Amino acid sequence: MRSYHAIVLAAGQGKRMKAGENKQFIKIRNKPLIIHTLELFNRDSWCTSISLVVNPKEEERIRDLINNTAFQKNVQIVKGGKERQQSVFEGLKSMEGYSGMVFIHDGARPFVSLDSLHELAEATFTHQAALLAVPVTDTIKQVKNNKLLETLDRSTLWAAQTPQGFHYDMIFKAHQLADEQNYTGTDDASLVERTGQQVEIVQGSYDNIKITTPEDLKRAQAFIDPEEPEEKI
Ligand SMILES: Nc1ccn([C@@H]2O[C@H](COP(=O)(O)OP(=O)(O)OP(=O)(O)O)[C@@H](O)[C@H]2O)c(=O)n1
Ligand SMILES: C[C@](O)(CO)[C@H](O)COP(=O)(O)O
Repeated sequence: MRSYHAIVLAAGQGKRMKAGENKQFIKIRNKPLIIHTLELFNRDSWCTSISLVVNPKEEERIRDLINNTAFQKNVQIVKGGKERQQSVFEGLKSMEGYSGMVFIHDGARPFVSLDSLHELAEATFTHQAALLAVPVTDTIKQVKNNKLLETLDRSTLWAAQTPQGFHYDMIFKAHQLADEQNYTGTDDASLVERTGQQVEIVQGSYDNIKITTPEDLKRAQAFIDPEEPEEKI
């Protein structure tokens, strides 16, 4: 067993969801999205504890939700920042003194499997830094100012997912450096990559979607509710 601490991010606004509120509160089969995600880690015996990073304005609402759900694990609430990267850094800072494995996960990804969590934990234990990702299936065009520049070699392209797992000291230092240098990346592994450290890729599942748009929400309903018919495409 490879134990880890999970940082779950929920401090975004969900602008692309256009729901008029943070998408984390949207109910999928009568349960808020963020509760579905927290339940994954609550169920995993390899996960020792959880930090939930929230928007300070939503702290009370989230606390109420947590108090109304029977979690066996301690869920520590941490106040997030304006951007995702700042929210992660706040989560890491709140754990100062910890020295083990930490998983960083989007609250908006409620479908990561137990197998993927454990494969990631094994890889993180061995390599100090690892992420779930899947090979891209579309043909990817590079475009600038609406002008097509080139078609990229798909065989070298993978789509990054979360969780991403790290030894605490390594990811804390990578975030500290990015913060000092005003560098913003779109995931946490990229902050480690720029320090010259190798990050191991673990093939995840195409089901581990990030719920970003209303269309993703429809897919999520279909995943969770077996009685709901699949959408015809
Ligand atoms: N300041 C922020 C921004 C994002 N997140 C979290 O990071 C995850 C991935 O971000 P994304 O899917 O982009 O969520 P939002 O930022 O909420 O969405 P949008 O960009 O559409 O506003 C989400 O679980 C989100 O809550 C966060 O904790 N703090
Ligand atoms: C971290 C991430 O989920 C990996 O795919 C993604 O980069 C988050 O990006 P977003 O801009 O916050 O949606």
